[in-house]
Amino acid sequence: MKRILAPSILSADFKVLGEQMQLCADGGAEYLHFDVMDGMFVPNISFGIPVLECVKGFAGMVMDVHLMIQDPIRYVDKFCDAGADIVNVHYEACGDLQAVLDKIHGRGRKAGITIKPATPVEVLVPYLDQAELFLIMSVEPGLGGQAFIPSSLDKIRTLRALLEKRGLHADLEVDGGVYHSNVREVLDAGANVIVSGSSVFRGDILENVSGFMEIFKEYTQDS
Ligand SMILES: O=C(CO)[C@@H](O)[C@H](O)COP(=O)(O)O
Repeated sequence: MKRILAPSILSADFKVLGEQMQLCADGGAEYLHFDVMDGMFVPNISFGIPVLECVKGFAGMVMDVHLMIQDPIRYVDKFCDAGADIVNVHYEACGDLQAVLDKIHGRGRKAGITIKPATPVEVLVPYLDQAELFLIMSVEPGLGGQAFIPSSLDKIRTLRALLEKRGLHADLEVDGGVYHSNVREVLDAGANVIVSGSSVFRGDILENVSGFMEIFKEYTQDS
């Protein structure tokens, strides 16, 4: 199972966004995590379609779009047109989740289902074979720089076990409060895609990304 770093540009300095994304790519990050907030599903407002149009395809990175918006089906087409490779929608934000997944797949994109810290992983059971990626929020969505919620580890373990039981190899992504100091616990629990904002963009970006890559190498021997 490949381990992938997805730097969240929510924590980037937008004055020098291109330079910072290049450092992420140079260090070995393969995904770019793009946090969209609508001020309704989460209290904050971040950025959206025009920014994605600018950064899409940057350095060959996969655009991993996390829609923290209510009724995301309204915007699936627009984010696909703007350059999303993966469209993550919140379980809690969708009226008809299956319809949203079908719409994303109909556009030839990978679908991700995201759950908030208070949402049990069991809600994902009917959809285990319907998404290419599952995103477990390990902080309350809406803000970078929060502390990792320890109970997320059990959710990761449970979800990975549910997937394995069915012979499924979906990506399991974790987002929020993940640092070099605790990423091994998150990987050991079964995650393989790590979103990181603060621990990439605070300080020396190249060194921070390379530090994650060194840790990921410890996991290259297993499945
Ligand atoms: O989606 C979110 C917050 O809503 C995350 O992507 C955070 O931005 C991750 O930031 P850190 O916890 O790594 O600072």
